[in-house]
Amino acid sequence: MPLYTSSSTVGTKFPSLLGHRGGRGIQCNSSRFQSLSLLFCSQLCSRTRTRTRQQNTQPHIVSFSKFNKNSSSTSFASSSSSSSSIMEDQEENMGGFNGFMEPNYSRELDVAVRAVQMACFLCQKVQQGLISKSNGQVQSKEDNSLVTVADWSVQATVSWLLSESFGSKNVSIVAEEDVQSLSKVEAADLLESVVKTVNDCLAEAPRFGLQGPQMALGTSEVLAAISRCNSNGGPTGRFWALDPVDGTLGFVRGDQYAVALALIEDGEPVLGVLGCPNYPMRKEWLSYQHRYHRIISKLTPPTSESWDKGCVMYARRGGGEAWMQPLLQGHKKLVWPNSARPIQVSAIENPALATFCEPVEKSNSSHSFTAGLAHSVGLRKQPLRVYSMVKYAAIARGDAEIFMKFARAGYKEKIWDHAAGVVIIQEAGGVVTDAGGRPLDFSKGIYLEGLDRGIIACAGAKLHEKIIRAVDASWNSSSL
Ligand SMILES: Nc1ncnc2c1ncn2[C@@H]1O[C@H](COP(=O)(O)O)[C@@H](OP(=O)(O)O)[C@H]1O
Ligand SMILES: [Mg+2]
Repeated sequence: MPLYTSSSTVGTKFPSLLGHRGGRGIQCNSSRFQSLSLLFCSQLCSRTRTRTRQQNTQPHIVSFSKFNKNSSSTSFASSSSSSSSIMEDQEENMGGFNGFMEPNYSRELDVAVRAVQMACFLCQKVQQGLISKSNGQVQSKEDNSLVTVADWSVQATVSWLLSESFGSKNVSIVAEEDVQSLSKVEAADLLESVVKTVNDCLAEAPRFGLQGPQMALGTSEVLAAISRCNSNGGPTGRFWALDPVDGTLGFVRGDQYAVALALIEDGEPVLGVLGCPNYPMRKEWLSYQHRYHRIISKLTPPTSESWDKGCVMYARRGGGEAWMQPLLQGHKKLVWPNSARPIQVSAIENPALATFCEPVEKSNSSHSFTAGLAHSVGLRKQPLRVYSMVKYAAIARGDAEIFMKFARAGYKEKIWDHAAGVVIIQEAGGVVTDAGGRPLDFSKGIYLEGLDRGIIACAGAKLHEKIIRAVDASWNSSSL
């Protein structure tokens, strides 16, 4: 990793790298801890400065900088931090800073991508079971939304992996699921399935370059991992935002869904990782993907390599790059960068050539309002209706140009439904704001407070401006 820094910068940055200073999550901001952190950090930095000079003589290790876009080898996807597994190479990745004195989060990104890869592997197995048989693994929550074995299992798995990798004291997580309904007596079978699913997945950790538990986790440890995700977020400190299965409806229908993990620091998402198990690396697989998925999944085991399916996208804020790698297939070992390739938003600026995407469910976003809007700006193509944050993924890699969501009045968007996608689209060259043109505010707790009307993500500034103007023109006459 490229690590030019100065101890004065480190002095102000490093405490927030190690602990979460806000919210309800576990905090580690005692002055003793901080001074130890600073001491450790200055030692680390003197070591890393030396390392950098040596490493920069190698062609694949270069600085991350949004000002340094020209060098195509500047990818963290192909950089040294991850060329070996996290188990082998932890020291090199810790708390790095780039040439512009910004933390580069290389180790966090490495662990997050591997954890999301594992989560996708878990989801694929559960989805396979759901499609082939209905076995009570889907539950309704109090708000009537669905939750499955996969939601709780992914949350437990990711929470456990992050805690193991960074120390539970340093990890604070905001996530969608709680343990209440899972802890009830009548949910004993469900809980048992979750514990088994988590252990089956964690047993594969070494294949993904992470360390699993020495012994299978017990029920209480799994419940503890789920309930550790109890942070409320907030404006200061560092926390992870996790949507274990975004688009649960798509998931239970054998359709699109996503695993979304973002790191938020001082109210700003700094890392975004989006696992899209049913979103193929190649666009041409998408058009007949859903029906194809159902047919193929009946014919072949879930780990089949006979078809190209599923990807993980990721980006670091300010990196000026976004990346996509395929899901790990079969029994392979994840060797970084796992054939990652850079992704970019589409260059289309003409609305007549642009595709817009929106939620499948009318109840989640007004289709009639977006249809009117689309007509008024000259969008001619049929909307691409997709479940989950796969819509963000579609914009980031240029499969569509516009994403619009206008929820009913009173619905409050949650940070875990957007944080990862926002970083990835922005670093891939796109724009994401509310309908007033303001950035989404991740600093106010678990909701995107103050959101103006809806969310608009576009491949470029020109399209974005047109949509924003069109919203203003048609809002008053809408019923929203
Ligand atoms: N009434 C509503 N209006 C808008 N969004 C809603 C909603 N009810 C649920 N959602 C959010 O929409 C997400 C699904 O996105 P989409 O509609 O784009 O597929 C859900 O995520 P989960 O499936 O993780 O609960 C949920 O957070
Ligand atoms: Mg969600």
